[in-house]
Amino acid sequence: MDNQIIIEGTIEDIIFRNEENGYTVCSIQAKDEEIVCVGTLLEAYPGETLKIIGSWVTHPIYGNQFQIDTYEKTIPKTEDGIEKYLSSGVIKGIGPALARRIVEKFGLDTLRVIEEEWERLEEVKGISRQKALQIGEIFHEQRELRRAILFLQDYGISPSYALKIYKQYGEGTIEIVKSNPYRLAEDIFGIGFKMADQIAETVGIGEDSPHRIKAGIKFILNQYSNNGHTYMLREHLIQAAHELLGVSYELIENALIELQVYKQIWQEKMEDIEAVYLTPFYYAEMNTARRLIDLAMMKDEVQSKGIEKRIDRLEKEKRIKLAPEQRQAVKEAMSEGVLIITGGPGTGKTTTINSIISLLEEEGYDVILAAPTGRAAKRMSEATGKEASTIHRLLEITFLEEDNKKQVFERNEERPLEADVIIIDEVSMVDILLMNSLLKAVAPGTRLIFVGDVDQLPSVGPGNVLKDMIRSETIKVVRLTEVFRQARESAIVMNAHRINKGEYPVLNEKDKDFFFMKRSIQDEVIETIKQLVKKRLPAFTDCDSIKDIQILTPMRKGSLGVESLNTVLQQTLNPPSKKKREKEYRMTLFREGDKVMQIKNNYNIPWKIYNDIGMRIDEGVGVFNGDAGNIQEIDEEAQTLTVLFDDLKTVEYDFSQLDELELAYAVTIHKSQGSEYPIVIIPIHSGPPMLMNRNLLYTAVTRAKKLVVIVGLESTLHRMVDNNREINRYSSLAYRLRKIKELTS
Ligand SMILES: Nc1ncnc2c1ncn2[C@@H]1O[C@H](COP(=O)(O)OP(=O)(O)OP(=O)(O)O)[C@@H](O)[C@H]1O
Repeated sequence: MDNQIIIEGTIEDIIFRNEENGYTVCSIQAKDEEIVCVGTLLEAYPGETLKIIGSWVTHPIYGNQFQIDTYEKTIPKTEDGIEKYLSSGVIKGIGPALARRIVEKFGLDTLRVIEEEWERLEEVKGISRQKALQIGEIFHEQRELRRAILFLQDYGISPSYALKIYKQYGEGTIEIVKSNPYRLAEDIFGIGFKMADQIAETVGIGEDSPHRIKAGIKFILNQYSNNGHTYMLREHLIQAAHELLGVSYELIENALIELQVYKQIWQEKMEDIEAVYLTPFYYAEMNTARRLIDLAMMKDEVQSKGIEKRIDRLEKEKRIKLAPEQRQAVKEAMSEGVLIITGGPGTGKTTTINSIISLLEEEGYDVILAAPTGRAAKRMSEATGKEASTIHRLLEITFLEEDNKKQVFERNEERPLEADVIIIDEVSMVDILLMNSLLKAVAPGTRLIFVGDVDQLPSVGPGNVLKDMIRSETIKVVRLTEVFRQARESAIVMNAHRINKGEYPVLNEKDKDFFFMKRSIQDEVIETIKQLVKKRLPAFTDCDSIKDIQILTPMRKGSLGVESLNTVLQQTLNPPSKKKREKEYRMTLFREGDKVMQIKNNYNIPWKIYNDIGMRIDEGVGVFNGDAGNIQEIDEEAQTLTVLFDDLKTVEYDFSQLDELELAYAVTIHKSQGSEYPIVIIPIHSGPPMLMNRNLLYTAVTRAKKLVVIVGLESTLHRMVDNNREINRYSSLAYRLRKIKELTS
């Protein structure tokens, strides 16, 4: 950078420090002035001398500050400096008075004595042998941390990563980074293969290193699973590894053998293909298949007796007449060990679940309800009038480590769920790992009912669980196909079914809820969306532009992608104003009033609910992927941003946590799975054929409760309906279910 300057001085005071990421505000006594410095500064204490490279910035409230880019630190060299340093709390147990006595005794030699001859500290009044030892140990640890940070900085690792790495490996840091930096990619959140590979190159690790090849293979498999696959074809993997790593096929084959020996991967020949799995996915598929078959075999024959009569009675009581398919589903639900009920919108899934619950509870059965996301669980609860939780909460998720990275479920084989029947809704969103965890917690004899719409997009996580279970033909399935009269009045429901069957939707019928606005140029699409959200829809439907309307777009990039639409819509619906504070984080500008979405599960973040007069009436923890809210307040001084979720829960984010939030005026259709919105606007203009398929359109349309407006090209809309090619997912649950079934029958 051009305007970089160097300043040197002694730390006078630490004004603010975020212990997590090292963000610090401190005052520095330079030659003839005191300077406020801000930025990442690790393990810095008053009395230390700093050489800082950075630039001057002007803060709207705090005025001129020096922004730290990089820095070097030296331990204080004057007696005064040493005393200030020791008084600062750098070593637990040494306060100002003791610091003075120590420096009086050892003078300029103080720090050397603490490090090398700690037992001499006993000579100072008030220090016992034990305390001397403790001081020596803390000082030693700090020196190690300092050494590690300096070492890592030499390899281009930023101080905040350096701190994470040191927290993970402690005194082993330097050794590990020198011998196998690829471990960082596995152990440290935020460091991937590419970064580890760069570090490896700087520390002189060769291209042919087995550590490198193994890490590269796992990186490829991981990326593949991020796209939803549970395994990769061996020939594809070898080719991809060859291209990524630039090493011979032979070395890759050797690395595969080694990874297999250490159970990091699993290789298997299935029919005519050779598959390679990361072991967790292999075990998850295998166990899921085994447990499903076991559970499916446990039928409850007693319950099927007299069932027709009981259903007749229920129909009378509830004044409904179940359709034949619904009746079938209710009957099977009384006896099958595992049952799948699948159907599109308006086919009576909820009505069927309610009938099942009534009959089971009549018999005194314990029934548990759960769904994969918080929103789906909330809806399930509203529709049934019974408590429904997320699957994660049902399984009592907890965390092993401070940073919440390692999660475990308290409910498992040893402590299974206590229920006679478990009903899971929106099962199309359950991936293979979650299904495996769920099944581990289901005791033999407990029955399972899965409800969902198999034509929705598959889960975000790996696997194609619902479709595979159905395809395998090993588990009882009831398909609900009849659309009920009430639902038939909705063009959204009817068009969803049309799309699903490959027929074009009927557009712009009078007094209906499904509209199409033809716009040939992308800029016109954007302009129309702006008008719709700002004026036309609020005038036409009396809705709230920010809360009730959701733009769902097929992609992230491009002018009709999430990122660009969010910038445009932020400007339209929540433009800059003197009254609204802002915070820029990475590439996103957050502004008070903005609509935002949580983009990963955070089980530990606290929320609070306040009543109208500001009294706290409830509190708890956890905000989940897909939860949407509005920014209430941005506080630069406290470094926090407060979001109100669902008009209810207030959550305070530290600025360092802002990577968990995204603007949410527009979200991708993938991200909208399992959510419902009153009004949905879908820009459909152009996009890669791989992505623009029937499945995606169907999912987008079924998210709307009251109104769908599609803006763009009818020809593209038709192409999506015609494109029935789904993105192929490599998963083998169906194969395993069939195999295990063959063996057991
Ligand atoms: N047997 C029935 N006879 C008459 N109406 C029914 C019957 N079953 C369901 N319905 C009605 O059909 C509509 C859709 O039913 P329901 O909400 O149960 O379906 P769903 O599959 O859960 O729908 P969605 O997925 O859209 O929420 C409702 O208005 C419901 O009252």
